[in-house]
Amino acid sequence: MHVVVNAAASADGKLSTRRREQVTISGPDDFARVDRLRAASDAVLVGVGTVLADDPHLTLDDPTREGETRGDAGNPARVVVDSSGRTPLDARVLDDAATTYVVVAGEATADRRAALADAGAEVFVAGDERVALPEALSKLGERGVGELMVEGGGEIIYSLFEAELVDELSLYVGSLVIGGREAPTPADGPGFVESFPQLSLRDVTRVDDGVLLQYDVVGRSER
Ligand SMILES: NC(=O)C1=CN([C@@H]2O[C@H](COP(=O)(O)OP(=O)(O)OC[C@H]3O[C@@H](n4cnc5c(N)ncnc54)[C@H](O)[C@@H]3O)[C@@H](O)[C@H]2O)C=CC1
Ligand SMILES: Nc1nc(O)c(N)c(N[C@@H]2O[C@H](COP(=O)(O)O)[C@@H](O)[C@H]2O)n1
Repeated sequence: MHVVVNAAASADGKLSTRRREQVTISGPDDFARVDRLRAASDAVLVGVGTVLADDPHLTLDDPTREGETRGDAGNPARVVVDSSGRTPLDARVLDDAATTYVVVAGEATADRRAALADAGAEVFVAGDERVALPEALSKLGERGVGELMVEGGGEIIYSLFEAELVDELSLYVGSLVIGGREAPTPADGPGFVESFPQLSLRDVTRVDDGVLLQYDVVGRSER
C-alpha cells in the first residue's frame, strides 16, 4: 500500500484553532489539488477526532473527477479510525455517497458496532484497546485499497509516522497565523524525542497565496 498524508497548516504550523474548529487554510487551487489527490486514491482516511471536529464528507467536490485515475466509478472509500466507535450516527461520512469503513478496536462494544453498521458503515476490528494501524492498513489492503490518502488530523498522522507507514507528505502552508499552544499541528501525539522520521523534499510550489511542500519519507521507497 502507498500512503500519502495531506494537510494544510497555517504559517505558524497549526491545523486549526485551539477550539479545534476548522479553518479554511487552502485556497481554490489547493482545494482542486486535494480533490485530484482524492480522485487518485482508493480510500481517504481520517481519525475520529476529525469527524467529531469537522464532520467532513470526504467525497469529490468535482463529480467529473470520479474514479478518473482509479479507473472505476464513484468516490473513493472513506475510512474512520475510531477505537471505541464514537463516530456520530448522523455523521456525513456515513451517508451512501461512498463505502465507509469504520475501524474500531476490540474495546468497542457490540452494540456500538451494530449501530454503526446500521447507520451505513462497514465496521472491522484492528487492535485491542486502540486501533492498531499496521493491522488496519493490512485489512484495508485486503479490501482492495492500494492508494491511501490520509487527511488528518494531527493524532492519526503522528501515529502513522510512528508506525512507519507513511510514504509521502504533502503540506500546504497558508498565509495566516492561527496560534495557540493547544491548537492541533500536523503531527501531535506524544512526539518523537530521539529518532525522527526523515523527509526528502521533492517539490516546492507556490499555490494560491501559499506554498505546497511535497516530501518523500526517507527509507520507505526501498521497502
Ligand atoms: N488543516 C487540515 O488539513 C486538517 C485539520 N484537521 C483538524 O485537526 C483536528 C482533529 O485532529 P485530532 O484531534 O488530532 O484528531 P484525529 O483526526 O487525528 O483523530 C484522533 C483520534 O483517533 C482515534 N485513534 C484510534 N486509534 C488511533 C491511533 N492508533 N493513533 C491515533 N489516534 C487513534 C483516537 O480517538 C484519537 O483521539 C480538528 O481540529 C480538525 O479541524 C483535521 C484534518 C485536516
Ligand atoms: N486541504 C485542506 N485545506 C484546508 O484549508 C482544510 N481546512 C482542510 N481540512 C480537511 O478537509 C476536510 C473537509 O472535507 P470535506 O470538504 O467535508 O469533504 C476536513 O475534515 C479536513 O480533513 N483540508
